[in-house]
Order: sequence, then structure tokens, then C-alpha cells
Amino acid sequence: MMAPKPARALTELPAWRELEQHARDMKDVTLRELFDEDPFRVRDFSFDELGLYADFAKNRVTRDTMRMLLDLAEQAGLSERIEAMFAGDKINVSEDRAVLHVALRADRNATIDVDGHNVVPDVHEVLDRMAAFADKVRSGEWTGHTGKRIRNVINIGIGGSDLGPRMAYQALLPFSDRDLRVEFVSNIDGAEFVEATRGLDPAETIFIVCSKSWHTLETLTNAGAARDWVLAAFNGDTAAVARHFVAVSTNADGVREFGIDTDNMFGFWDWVGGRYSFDSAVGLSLMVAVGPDNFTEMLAGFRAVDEHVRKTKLDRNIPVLMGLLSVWYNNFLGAQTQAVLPYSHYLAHLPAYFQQLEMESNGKHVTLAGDQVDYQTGQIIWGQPGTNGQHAFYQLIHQGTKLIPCDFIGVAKPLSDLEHQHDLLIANVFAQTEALAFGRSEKELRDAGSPEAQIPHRVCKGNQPTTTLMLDQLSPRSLGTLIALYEHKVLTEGVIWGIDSFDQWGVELGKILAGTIADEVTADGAPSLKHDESTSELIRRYRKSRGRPV
Ligand SMILES: O=P(O)(O)OC[C@H]1O[C@H](O)[C@H](O)[C@@H](O)[C@@H]1O
Repeated sequence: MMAPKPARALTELPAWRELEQHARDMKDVTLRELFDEDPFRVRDFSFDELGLYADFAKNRVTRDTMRMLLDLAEQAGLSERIEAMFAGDKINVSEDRAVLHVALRADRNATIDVDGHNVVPDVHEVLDRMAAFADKVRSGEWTGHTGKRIRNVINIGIGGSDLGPRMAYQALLPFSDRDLRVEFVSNIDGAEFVEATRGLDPAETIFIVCSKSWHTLETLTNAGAARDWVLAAFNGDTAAVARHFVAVSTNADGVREFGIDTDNMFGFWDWVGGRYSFDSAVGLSLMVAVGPDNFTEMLAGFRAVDEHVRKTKLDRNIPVLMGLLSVWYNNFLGAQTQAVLPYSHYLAHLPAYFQQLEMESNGKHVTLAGDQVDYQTGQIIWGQPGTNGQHAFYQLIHQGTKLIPCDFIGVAKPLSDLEHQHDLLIANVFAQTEALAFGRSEKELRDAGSPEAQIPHRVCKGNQPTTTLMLDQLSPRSLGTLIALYEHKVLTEGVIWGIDSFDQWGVELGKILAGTIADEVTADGAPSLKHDESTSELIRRYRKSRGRPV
């Protein structure tokens, strides 16, 4: 399935041409100049809504830049694409699928049709079953095979079936039941499973095996290890599986074949992409941890942004503006990367989560019509929680040679009693964005008495753009809001670039080759290797180290 070619290629759109010229004019304009010239900059480049303050003022843009970017959005058909997504159109063209993560948080009374079928009641039926299960585990009603209360919940999944619940669990730790231990196992490296289960009593442990496809090697292998671990504790009594395993998947046959009762399966649908799925049944481990009410609150946060993106004019549409700024830096000012810097211990896994969201969505080389792109697409997302990063890689942002737009994410209200530490944490957010924007000039250094020889080394040129998102508080609701903002930011970029943000064919090649090589690595006799010499030699060396014939 291919989309028809657009009437005009992206780079031929009038707004694109205008932005190219404008970027040349803006190349040497500094943020200092932009602030000096425009007294209303902060008023007009910031937003206080959705439970957060979004400050775009420290971006290297003028009002003209924003006007041109908004023209580009219009000429690329952004509003129509947003509507098409909400309407259930099959905007994932390469897989011929609707893209409806927005249905996962739709109000119970809403109607969203896919092929003439309203999917909202299906979504709520699963949410209700999840809530019943979560309540049973939390209350102790759901017991293990020997009647013991469940104290450990282990989510087994990878990619979209891991990063979302893992990130959100950490984010919402203050809202979670501290008597329950929740672990996440994703890697095929058995060490992760061994460490996650070390010291745990199988009789008190439940596994949530989470795989949309139920074909993923890592997940099925880890689930197999988990089953062996449980059965070993119960003398091979397979009746124990029903009490210690539940599944989250779209593949009922696969789940049944694995031996998990489909009564203990929580479904979702092919119109939910893995990286857009933790507000579906994929969030079951999270719901067990924080309880159904908090999960519902989180969905409300997502929904508020869905309504915002759909109903707000583009020039005041926060996720759209975030996406357009990315396009500006990525396509017109030559930035390759974007840093995500959460100033919250609880948001520590946000960069990893956004890596998948953004890089798997927009790391694409052809347009919807299958034509090679002749412009940059998805950017490299990276980051670490503040202030740790300040003592590691920020040096390169302050004084290196690369343009690195940064998103600073802070939380106004502290979640710990150590209020003074929270003040210091937030002070660092503001200090960093100020230093990155305005730097420190030769003159300032000289006036402050810096030794002459050090001045060139000490100069910080500034002009590194930042966006600051300050949440009023960290809560289930604000987490939903934050994640939905980035989901729609990614959508905005993908629409401008004219790519399919919802497939991930690039991941497949490595999976296929891994299957072949796994056979060659484990074969009893010396395998005949049909790889390049480098790969063959790696396989031979590994086999030798394991005492296998080569
Ligand atoms: O949920 P699963 O089907 O097990 O998939 C897990 C992950 O693996 C795949 O390779 C994809 O790249 C991801 O998008 C997906 O989230």
C-alpha cells in the first residue's frame, strides 16, 4: 500500500524555500539580540496551560520564523493529517493500519470507528478487566499457586512493551503501592532475568508477559525462563502457570500456545503502535503498581492534550510548536540531535522512552509514496536526568562546536520533603538555560578579572537554544500530559517530512539475521558460514571460546 505522491515535494513548497533563505539570515543572529529587540518575547513565546508552563522564548526564532513554520505546516497539510488520525484513517500506509493511540484514552461515551466499528467500548472493556485484575492483586485476593499473597510483579517485554511501563512506573513511584515490588525484564541477556528474580519467592511472584506480536525473541525467551523458574518451584506442576502468568498481546493463538490461559490475557489492537501503547493493556504492570484510579487520571492527562492538539489553532498548539521547532533546527539550522533533560529523579527513564518514540517513528528514508527523501528526517534523541548530565556532557553543549537544541523538563512542586534540594534542582534548570542562551563574553570575563590567557578558554558563546517545560507537579495526570505532548510533536514532524511515523521496517533486518546467526552459533558441528569475513570471524571466535568446533 503506497500513498499517492503529493502535488508538490516538501522542498518545493513556498514556505520551505522561504525558510531556507530565512535560515541564512538567522545564522548569526544571537538570542541576546532577539531578547533585546523584542520586549514581548516571553509573553508571546510562552504558554501557561495544560498544567504546565512551556517557555519557547530561548529558541533561535523570530516571529517571522514561526509564521513561516506555520505556513509550512499548513502547506504540508498538518491539520488535515491530525484530523485523519483522529478519524481512524489508515495513516500508517505501509502497514495499511489506522493509528489510534488517541482511542486508548477516549472518553467512555466517545465514538471512534475503525472500518465501521466503534473501538471505544472495546478499549473500556479491556480497561475494566485490567482494573479488576489490578485490584485483585493489590488487595491480596489474587494469590499464587500455594495461596500466598503476590508481592512481586515482573513485566517481561521489550521496546514498546517495556520502555513505556518502565518509564511510567519510575515516574509514578510516589503514587505506587510500596509493598509491591515491580521489576522489568527486557534484555535477551539472561543476567537481567537472574538479577530481577534474585531472592524472590516464586510463590509470591506474578509475571506479566507483554508482547504485541507474541513473536519477539527476547520476550518469549525470557517468558520461557520465567516459566521454568516457576515450575521448578512447584515440582513441574503446570497448573501453577495460570496463577503466576498473565499476558498482554494482540495474538491470542500465540498466548494460548505458550500455555497462558486466554482468560488471563489482556488484548489490544493493531492500530496501537508499540511505542504508543503504554496507555493500553501494555500499562498493566503500571496499573497494578499505582492502582486503577491513578491510571485513569493519567489517561485524562493524555486526553487533555489530544483535545488541545485537535482544537487549538496551530500558532498556539504546544505539541505542534515543539514539532515545528525540531524541523527548524533539524532541516534549516543543521542540528543532528536533540537533548531531553528531565530535572527529576522520577523522570529518569524519559530520554530512553523518547528515543524509541521519536527515533523509531521518524528514522525513515522514504516518503509515504515510497520516494527517497532529499532532506533530513528523524533526529537523534539523547539525554540524562539533571543535574547529573551537567557534570558529564554539558561541557560539549556549552562550548563544543555542535548545535544542540535542548528540552529542559522541570517540576515546580517538590515530591520529597527535602525542599531545599528541590530549590537547588530547579535553580539549576534556570541557570543552565540562561547560560546556554546568553553565555559569557570576553568583555564580561575581563571585567570580572579573568586572567587574559584564560579568556578564550572561558568564553561561552551562548546561543544554544532551549525549551523549558515546567510541570506544576508530577502526577499521573501530568505524566499523561507530558507524554501526549511528545507523541503529537513526533506526529507533527512526521507529517512535515511526509513519512510514515508508524511503521518500523528497519528493525526487521537485524531480527532476521540474528535468527540465522543464532543457529550458526549454537550448531553442534562446524557450520558453513556464508557471511562477510568480519562476521564469520566473529562467529568462529565465539564458537572457539565456547569450545565448539569451527
Ligand atoms: O510488543 P512486541 O511485539 O513484542 O514488540 C516489541 C518491540 O519490538 C519490535 O522489534 C519493534 O521495533 C518495537 O516497536 C516493538 O515495540
